[in-house]
Amino acid sequence: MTKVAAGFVIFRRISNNIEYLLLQTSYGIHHWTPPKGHVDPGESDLETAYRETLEESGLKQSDLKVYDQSKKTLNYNVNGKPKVVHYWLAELINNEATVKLSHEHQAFKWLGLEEACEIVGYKDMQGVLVDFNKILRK
Ligand SMILES: Nc1ncnc2c1ncn2[C@@H]1O[C@H](COP(=O)(O)OP(=O)(O)OP(=O)(O)OP(=O)(O)OC[C@H]2O[C@@H](n3cnc4c(N)ncnc43)[C@H](O)[C@@H]2O)[C@@H](O)[C@H]1O
Repeated sequence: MTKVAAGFVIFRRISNNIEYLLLQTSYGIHHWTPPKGHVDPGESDLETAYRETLEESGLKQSDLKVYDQSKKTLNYNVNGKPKVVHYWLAELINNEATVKLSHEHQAFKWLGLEEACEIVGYKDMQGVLVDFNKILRK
């Protein structure tokens, strides 16, 4: 059965720069990912994205402005099983908000596009970052 997850690619504006939030897992190969997680039964993808973002980064719905029309979907295999991940672009609009990690992550970084692409590693995730960045440059 396909696993479905959802999350937000969160960015902040610092002066004229755009920085993306990435979290490093405290397990496995310690990969870097935007906040996201598995969709629970009865939950919409968007509800999952808000819940997982709060759990994993401490950032609340009211801290974010979500780009409703920006949804991008990744498809890859984990341990031989298909996984689908939905992402929306979201801006951190509360300058006072701070990132608070859960036990699932050991570090976080706010990075420009180039560094963000480097650290996420996977080509399809890099494509999502590049596409979202284009929306912001329009
Ligand atoms: N190895 C591990 N050891 C112990 N506990 C573990 C574990 N993996 C998961 N868990 C547990 O699962 C929980 C996470 O659950 P959730 O929080 O619900 O799920 P998730 O964000 O989707 O996490 P996950 O890290 O599994 O997903 P990703 O697809 O990024 O990553 C899943 C795999 O896919 C790879 N991957 C990520 N993006 C990819 C892409 N674009 N293409 C191909 N592979 C990719 C990653 O490198 C990773 O290997 C954690 O609390 C932890 O307890």
